[in-house]
Amino acid sequence: MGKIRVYKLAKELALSSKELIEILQDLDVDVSSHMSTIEDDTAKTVRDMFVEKENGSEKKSEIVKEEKDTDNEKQGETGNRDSQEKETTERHDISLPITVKELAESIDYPANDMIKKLMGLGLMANLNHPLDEDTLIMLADEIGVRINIKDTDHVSDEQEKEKRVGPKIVDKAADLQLRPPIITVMGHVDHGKTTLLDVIRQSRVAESEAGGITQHIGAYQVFINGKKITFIDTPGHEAFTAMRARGAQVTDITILVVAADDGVMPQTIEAINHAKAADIPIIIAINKIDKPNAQPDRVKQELTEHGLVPEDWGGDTICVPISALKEENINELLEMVLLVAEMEEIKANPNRYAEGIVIESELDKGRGPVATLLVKNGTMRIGDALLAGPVSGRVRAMIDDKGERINEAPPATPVEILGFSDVPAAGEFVEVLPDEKEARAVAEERKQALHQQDIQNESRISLEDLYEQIQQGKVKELNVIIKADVNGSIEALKGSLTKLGTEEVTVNIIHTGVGAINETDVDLASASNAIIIGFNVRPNTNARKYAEKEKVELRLYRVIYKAIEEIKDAMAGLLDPELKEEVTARAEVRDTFKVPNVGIVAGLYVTDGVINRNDKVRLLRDNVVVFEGEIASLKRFEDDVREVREGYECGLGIEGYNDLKPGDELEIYTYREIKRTL
Ligand SMILES: Nc1nc2c(ncn2[C@@H]2O[C@H](COP(=O)(O)OP(=O)(O)OP(=O)(O)O)[C@@H](O)[C@H]2O)c(=O)[nH]1
Repeated sequence: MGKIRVYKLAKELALSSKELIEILQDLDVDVSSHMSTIEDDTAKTVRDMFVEKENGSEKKSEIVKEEKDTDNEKQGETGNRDSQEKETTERHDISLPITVKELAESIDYPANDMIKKLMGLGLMANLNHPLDEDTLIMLADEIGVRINIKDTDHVSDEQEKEKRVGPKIVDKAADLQLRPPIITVMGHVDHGKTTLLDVIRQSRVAESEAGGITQHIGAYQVFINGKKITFIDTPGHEAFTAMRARGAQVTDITILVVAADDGVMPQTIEAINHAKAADIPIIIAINKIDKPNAQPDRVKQELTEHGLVPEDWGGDTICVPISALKEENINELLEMVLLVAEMEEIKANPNRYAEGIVIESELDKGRGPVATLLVKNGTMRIGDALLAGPVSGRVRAMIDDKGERINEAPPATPVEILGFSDVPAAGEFVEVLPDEKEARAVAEERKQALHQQDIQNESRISLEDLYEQIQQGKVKELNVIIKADVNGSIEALKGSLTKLGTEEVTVNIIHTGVGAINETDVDLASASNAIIIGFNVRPNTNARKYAEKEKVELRLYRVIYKAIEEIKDAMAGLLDPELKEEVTARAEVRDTFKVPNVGIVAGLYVTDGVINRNDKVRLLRDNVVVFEGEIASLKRFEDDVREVREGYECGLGIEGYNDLKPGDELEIYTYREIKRTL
């Protein structure tokens, strides 16, 4: 007798896993998460119930609820409002995301009572508190209404396919062949994602005949027992969330790394939620088991609390204890990946036009637009006509993860493609069309539609008009990305900013990270209409330009309270609008000189803009701000000058600062007055 995973059956019945779990639990089937397996017999029972009920144009979940309601009545009148509420029969369609206020309006229930119910469930929420799926289900149950959750965040293959314009090919079962699974590695900061990915990549390099050189193209394939596995080479949530923000789903299985000495942490939970929302199987790698304070059992216990019950505890979640550092048990982990892949029957039809997803893209100076794709179905060939959102092209060359040119890329192959007319966005769905002219025409149409949307949609969030946008009801939440030089500052900022939420607007920290603000941050901000806060870090030049283009607001601070004040003021409409910083030039420190009575002077090369003697200067080392102050002297050769332009060398001293080093970077800036437009 076979078994089937909950999420697979859910997909088949067009339900969310959560809905199906509810139904199964009502049938006394022991299931805890989307990963749980159920017997074929049980699956058949559920299928039958559905068929029956769909004929009667109702869903099973409703019947179950009705049975529950009847039970309620049988148990006698409770005489209070709850029992009346249970009699409601209307079913409400709820689209996520939704706030308390929006839910109250859409089901016509007093918002205050709803807040009380939430308190009863242990959640202190205000009107603008966003409700997640779990809470919604509990709340609906508590209030006694029937809801149908449509998770707009949930991306199914179907949605991906809706974007397709090429011939609708239905693959026959006979045409489908197993393809390598595509894996992402997720987990909390420092739990060992990078180390694990490195170890796996290196083992591949060692095994490969060419040896030594791997080309970084964003993904790579490894051979285990003669079978291939494709890894997406970006650890963490970035790849995953940026793609999901664009509506793409590329991963088949996710490896969740949990450090045995640290246990389940916030980003572990986030990763679990992502994987659940995307209905992707999770394999747990309990890492760092070499450490003396490793407690793998504690990790298992904590996972259980989040619905992932390990196999050796009678559940369905595969847990592999590993040490990425000591390279222990890595093969076992990879074998488990293959096992799950086999169970999942991940298949594709290699004999059809290819389709895939862009996982990385850039404009290369010499080669033009370059994109790394993962082919999900079909085989990509040289000369194929491509369409990726508003970008078209023709495959001129393909390069694999070993840096070799190839002519064909079968399913699950990561491949770098030259030949796009422009840079396609990461996460974009790519399809091969029979005709290049058609690809060009569709791309052009889409480009124009996007342009129109841009014109209508100028309301990118910014602190300057945040207050007006709140007043006009256009903004209910302020999405924020925090980048900082150290983790401590992130935690401090995160805590204080979240507390700033008011009745009208909540503050959502959607992403944080240590290091310079990069293009991925801007991408994520743009996809989720967020502002980016940099604390003691700066954007690199590309990120700054990209942010300007995408109209994403970057706010850069050196003092925590200043960041908090400014956002608080912006929310209250009190933001002092007079002065806004403007970067006027960037320069590299090529050398330093000791000048008697003056101190250390930097020999500079101006890489961008114009340095003005009256501007201010900021010293950056690896994009981290080391010092800010005034320009003490600006000289060309022996002469004092008022300004120095891009492409020239000069000498510059910083007032009261001597610790300059070759390789440092100077950012020259000034404050400009901004008139507020009301
Ligand atoms: N003892 C031990 N240390 C490990 C192991 N795996 C990783 N580490 C160490 O843990 C630290 C963090 O590892 P990373 O691989 O950078 O972790 P990460 O999850 O990629 O971290 P972020 O990129 O910051 O999210 C490093 O100092 C690693 O050397 C392990 O199996 N055992």
